[in-house]
Amino acid sequence: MTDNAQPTPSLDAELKPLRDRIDTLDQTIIQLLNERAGVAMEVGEVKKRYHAPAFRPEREAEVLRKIVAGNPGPLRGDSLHFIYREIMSACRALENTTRVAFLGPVGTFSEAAAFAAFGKSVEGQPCASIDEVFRATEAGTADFGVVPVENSTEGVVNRTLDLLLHTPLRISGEVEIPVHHNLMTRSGNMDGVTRICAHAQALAQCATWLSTHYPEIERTPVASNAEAARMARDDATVAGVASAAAATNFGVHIVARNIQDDPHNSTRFAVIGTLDTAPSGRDQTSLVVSTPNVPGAVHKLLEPLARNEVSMTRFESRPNRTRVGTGVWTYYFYIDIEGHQRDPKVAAALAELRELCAFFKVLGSYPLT
Ligand SMILES: O=C(O)C(=O)C[C@]1(C(=O)O)C=C[C@@H](O)C=C1
Repeated sequence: MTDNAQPTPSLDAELKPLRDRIDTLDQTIIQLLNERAGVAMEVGEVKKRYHAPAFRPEREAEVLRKIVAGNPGPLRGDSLHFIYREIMSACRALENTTRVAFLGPVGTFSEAAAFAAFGKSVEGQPCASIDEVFRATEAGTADFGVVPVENSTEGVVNRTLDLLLHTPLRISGEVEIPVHHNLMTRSGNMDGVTRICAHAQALAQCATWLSTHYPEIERTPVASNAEAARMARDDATVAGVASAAAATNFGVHIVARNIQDDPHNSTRFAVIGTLDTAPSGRDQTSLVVSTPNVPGAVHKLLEPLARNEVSMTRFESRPNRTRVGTGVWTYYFYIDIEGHQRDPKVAAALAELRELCAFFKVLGSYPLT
């Protein structure tokens, strides 16, 4: 301990009254938090009588927006957002247990996304694949699933888009999380390392950094980044690329932080479930359509949106692997539009669009984050 860090009598004397004030405020905060929890439990009782679900994404979005808009500071808005996500998660847990399936094992970005969407007071269910997340949620062994949709560097997650096509589930919400990759080993240095392991997507997202810093070390794709962290723990010749949470989980040391080539690398996840999310005031609707393969068909798709003043925020095409009917390549279009399907203009645009499409499915309306 340095001399500077030694507590001095005058430091203690000055801190004492301030810390006493913090202790008193904490008692008040605890009292108010418990009062809030009591009201949430009453809300829960009312919902049970109406067989309504505990999780209400539109209400949580509304609470978070109000908290951030009414924040006088000095606390940062994103700090309050984080704190209130957990407060609502804890209150919701008193109403009912929410079981959330995600692509495991623990320590993956999918787990981080599940916590970002629901807070930590949930029962997490790590699954071996995206298919299993859909299955668990469809079978009702999980109340909701969290699945990756799109990475800012790597593009869409094809398996999720394919499964969304035919699932009876809806998209009830979405969450985007920054994806920061770290290089980790058992020793905390790269001595004796002969292999760098990670999920193929993570290796691709760090390709330039790895080629610059460790061009001679072989790269091996493995099932998940968390698996790579586990391998690094068990084998001194392996370095893993994974999240900081995975390094902590498996007790390995970070050699280099934030090694992804794009500093703003992020992944968007969908919350899937049986819930039809109500309007929150700022919403988005996701749909998937296919059109007959004739000239001008895609252009025609956009007309009902323009006519009803509905903005399109995403347009993604995927080959239709079943080639229904015609035998020629056709495409599915995954479209995101602004607004909720219950908004009159959105409802009118969707009704017109439905008439033009060989296949038409609204995946869900949910709050913009
Ligand atoms: O308003 C509700 O419906 C509640 O159950 C309360 C509450 C909250 O803590 O504010 C908790 C869970 C819901 O997902 C939404 C909000």
